[in-house]
Amino acid sequence: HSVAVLGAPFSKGQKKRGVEHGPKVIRDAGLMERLSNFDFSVHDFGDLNFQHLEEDEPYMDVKFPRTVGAANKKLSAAVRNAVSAGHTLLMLGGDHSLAVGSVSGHAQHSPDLCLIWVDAHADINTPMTSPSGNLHGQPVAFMLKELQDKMPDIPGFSWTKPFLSSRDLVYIGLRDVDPGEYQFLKSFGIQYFTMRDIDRLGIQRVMEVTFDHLLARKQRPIHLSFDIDAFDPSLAPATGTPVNGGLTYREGIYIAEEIHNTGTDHYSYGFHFLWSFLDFLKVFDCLAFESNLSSSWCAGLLSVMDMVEVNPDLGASPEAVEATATLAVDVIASSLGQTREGAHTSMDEIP
Ligand SMILES: N[C@@H](CCCCC(O)O)C(=O)O
Ligand SMILES: [Mn+2]
Ligand SMILES: [Mn+2]
Ligand SMILES: [Mn+2]
Repeated sequence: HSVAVLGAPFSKGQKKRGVEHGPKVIRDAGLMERLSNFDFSVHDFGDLNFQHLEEDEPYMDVKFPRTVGAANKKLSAAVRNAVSAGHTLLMLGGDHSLAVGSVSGHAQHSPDLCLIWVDAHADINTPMTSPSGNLHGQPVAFMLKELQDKMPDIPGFSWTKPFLSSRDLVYIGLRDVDPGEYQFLKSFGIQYFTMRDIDRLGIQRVMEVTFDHLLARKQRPIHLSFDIDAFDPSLAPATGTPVNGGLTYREGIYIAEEIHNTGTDHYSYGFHFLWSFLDFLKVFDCLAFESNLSSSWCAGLLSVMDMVEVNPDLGASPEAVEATATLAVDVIASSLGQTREGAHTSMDEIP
């Protein structure tokens, strides 16, 4: 199994310069070194380079539509190719408008994918409902089949085609949802967990309900789109749209660990008997059996992960930037199998 890393240094989905340097600061925080600790191979595809289109007048009040559309079209091809080559793909943003290309490219290879969106925001505005005109607040609207009669033909996005049903999407971490977005969440019956829901249910229950909702009928590839602003701004200050009352470090890491555990772990989604039988086998110390099982699913069902909105120009100090970038690396590592309990090694490797 292998992991491919692709940088997308892009910022035109919003107005604050600096987020185009996200890939660099995440790498500078030791990403490749941390990934080298795993037993899967790692391929660094470097950074995409995006051309800035000179003529790019706003469409309604949507900023840089042709530049954002072209960047995402290029990204979608790169993501589709990486997934088709058998890699688990890690896309480093860049602002969240990049999810249009990332999820579309993934869906071209895996139409049955499900999408877990970890974010303070729903990012589901249409050009008509957007309060800012920023496309990083609109990516989900390009994906949902149910929203297509509400989406105009934005210049630069004629290549896009909706591919996602509302039932295949779950939000975690919401705490700043616009009126139009709220209307869409409710009318399409989208499953979401706000920070209030996390306070009430606890993150373990949130993940159980998320996986039952998405995986009970059948196992399928997961696309995790992680906006660093899902975390509390005290942990992730270097980002463009911070909102108080975000995820704790432990909640964010738990989300990542549980996403890694999909496909092999005790998740019910209808297979209680099988998981209890596997537990029974472990009693007889069939570690060989367990390690074979888990190593073949090194990233669980995770197939593509976006890590977006790290903006080094917005940290109040170098330490604030470093803390934000390191947090991003920690979430990535946990999504790919790093555990808090320690990792298997063979006794004969210990002198
Ligand atoms: N909902 C706001 C803020 C969006 C924040 C985007 C981020 O989550 O990627 C807007 O649409 O402008
Ligand atoms: Mn700059
Ligand atoms: Mn976002
Ligand atoms: Mn956000």
